[in-house]
Amino acid sequence: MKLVNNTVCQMIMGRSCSEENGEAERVRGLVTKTDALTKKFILAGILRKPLQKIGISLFKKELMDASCKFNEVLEKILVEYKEKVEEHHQGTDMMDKLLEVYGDEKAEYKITRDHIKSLFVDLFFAGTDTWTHAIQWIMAEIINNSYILERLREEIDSVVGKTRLIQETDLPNLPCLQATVKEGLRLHPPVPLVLRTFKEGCTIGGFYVPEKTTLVVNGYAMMRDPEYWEDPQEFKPERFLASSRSSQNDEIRDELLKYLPFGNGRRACPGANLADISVGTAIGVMVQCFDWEIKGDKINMDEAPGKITLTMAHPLNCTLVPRTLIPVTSTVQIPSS
Ligand code: HEM
Repeated sequence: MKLVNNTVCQMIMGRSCSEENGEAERVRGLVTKTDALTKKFILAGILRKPLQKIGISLFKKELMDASCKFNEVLEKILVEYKEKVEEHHQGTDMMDKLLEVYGDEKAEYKITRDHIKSLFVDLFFAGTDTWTHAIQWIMAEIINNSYILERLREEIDSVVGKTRLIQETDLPNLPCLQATVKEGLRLHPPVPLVLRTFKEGCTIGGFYVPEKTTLVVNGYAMMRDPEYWEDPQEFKPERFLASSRSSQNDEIRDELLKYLPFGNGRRACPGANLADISVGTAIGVMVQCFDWEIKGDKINMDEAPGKITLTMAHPLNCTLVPRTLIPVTSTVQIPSS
């Protein structure tokens, strides 16, 4: 959670959330709270009309409370950012750009302070829990399947070596790692359900769906459907390796329809590429640098009931043992030529 939160903060405002004054803890707490509230919010959306009729307003107080707390934290961040703006290298992060447009009287599209804060809440929320849980699930699968851990190590050691850390730019040369992340997201999609509301009535598969219907697409079930996936309940990264495919083009087309961890269409996740790269790099570094010891033989892969984000019922607990004696450096080696 800390890694992910700091990465998102760095991208948004060019710095990590401060650990010293409790800011980071507050932001992380609010993300978790918002996740819990979202479930209620969806339920409220479904039940709103009948309950409104009898005068019950669901969760309004809780929502307003979370919203006010987010507002407080973000307002403080905005004020501090503006005060320190001279120290920043101008124009490098999202906050610089947004504040520039906010202060521009002649801007074609006027944005308000609330727009900036809402966008940040969106990004904190959409990009924190998803990414955090994805890393946990995938690491748990790797630890439970020692042959995969070995295979990843071999690949990383031969492509990256043992004297420097994996970089994002190594990922295209690490097909097993990429396939492992992909398989992890298939079996444990952090966002298992996606919603759509019909703007107008239409007929699908012989059924008439009226305007304003809310459709819940169960991506989790689709990605475990035995009609589309061989051994759907098994963790088998090799299914995504090109060499194990018979007719690659058909497979790729089919995959677009049945592989949905990031949703699909116009409202699909805009952070999908970022998530793929960041999750891949984080998993790669963890496999490269540590052995992972657990109590017992296997990690319990049960899912926690009733969560919006797919969460492990028993959070991953393990001991990290540094793997290599050669000091690993994060410096990118630049060829002398
Ligand atoms: C492993 C990580 C992630 C997963 C599995 C994931 C998954 C999803 C899914 C399934 C949706 C709904 C798509 C649909 O309705 O078709 C979504 C929406 C969204 N995601 Fe992600 N996401 C991840 C990471 C991120 C990151 C890192 C960001 C940005 C920092 C992000 C930003 C968003 C936003 C803004 C939306 C709403 C898009 C819209 O409504 O138009 N996500 N994500």
